[in-house]
Amino acid sequence: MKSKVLEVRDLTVHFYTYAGIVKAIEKVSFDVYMGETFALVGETGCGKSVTARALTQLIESPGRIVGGEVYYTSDKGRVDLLKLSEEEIRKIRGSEIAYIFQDPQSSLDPLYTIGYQISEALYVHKRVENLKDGIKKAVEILRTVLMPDPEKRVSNYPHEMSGGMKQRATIGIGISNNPKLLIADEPTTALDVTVQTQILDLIKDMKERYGATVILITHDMGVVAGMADRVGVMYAGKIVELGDVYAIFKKPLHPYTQGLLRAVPNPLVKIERLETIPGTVPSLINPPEGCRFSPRCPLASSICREKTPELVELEDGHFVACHNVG
Ligand SMILES: Nc1ncnc2c1ncn2[C@@H]1O[C@H](COP(=O)(O)OP(=O)(O)OP(=O)(O)O)[C@@H](O)[C@H]1O
Ligand code: NI
Repeated sequence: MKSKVLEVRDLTVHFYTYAGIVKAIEKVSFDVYMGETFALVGETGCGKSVTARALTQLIESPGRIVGGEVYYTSDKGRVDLLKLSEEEIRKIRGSEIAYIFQDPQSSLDPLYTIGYQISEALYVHKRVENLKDGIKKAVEILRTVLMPDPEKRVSNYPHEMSGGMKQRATIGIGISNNPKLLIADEPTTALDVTVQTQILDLIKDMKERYGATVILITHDMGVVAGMADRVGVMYAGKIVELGDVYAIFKKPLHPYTQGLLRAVPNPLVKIERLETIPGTVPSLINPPEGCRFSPRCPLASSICREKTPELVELEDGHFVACHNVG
């Protein structure tokens, strides 16, 4: 039995906007096992990034985590990350749990060299005694992320690098403290196709080298097929299906997952957006009653419009939230 690094329970985040309360994610629950790649997949706006950020309390006003628990197990024991103080969670974030975001531009500070930024990440978490030692270590880290000419690149500013190099640098910052859990939010979406493959290979490589656990966020089923061990499919702020990657691709149970896969006849073909399912994603201010997918679902009946289906385990490790399956 594999051990659990994360146990996410009923995680709920709302945004208090002038237009109303955006119920961005509602009672999201999933586990992440040690050493695996867990993918969160779904259309734009379904709540993937909010989920990823909420795991370490990275939700800013007007957003608020209104419910749930995120149990994190390390050699120091098991804690609910949502109960930690700002200072305690900051210690974990960037060291044990690191993020790689979609846009390397926004994760890098234009005013400092890449070497300085890696060095600072190391210094803040007390991996090096001073920033100068950090710069030396930064060259090694840049070499690990296969940055060309790391001795030279270490003194580059972000604007002196290509998009792919910048993403390598942010991965370098991400892995600088040997994180146990790496959360990659669409790490390749902003990059050219060839660079995308290289960066995904790099993440795989880092994972193997350091035995890290990865949460990968993507809207691309091809990326899921190539990278994930297990998959959570999100729709309109909820997880609708959860299971082993083979089960999800071979025997998708939820009509939404089936739609997603029909939209990608060959999972190895890259597509930009999963928008081929008829209808549009519902408003999260006034989400549909009952199952949130019911307005778009070919199988929807009256119970679907009245009662929210629970996520239940139908087969070993394969969960689905649908009144029509089971
Ligand atoms: N600051 C905010 N204020 C109001 N609503 C927000 C805010 N941030 C996110 N949301 C809402 O939360 C919902 C989930 O957003 P999220 O960014 O998690 O989606 P996503 O699945 O990551 O989409 P994408 O694939 O486009 O990155 C969206 O409906 C969005 O409008
Ligand atoms: Ni996102």
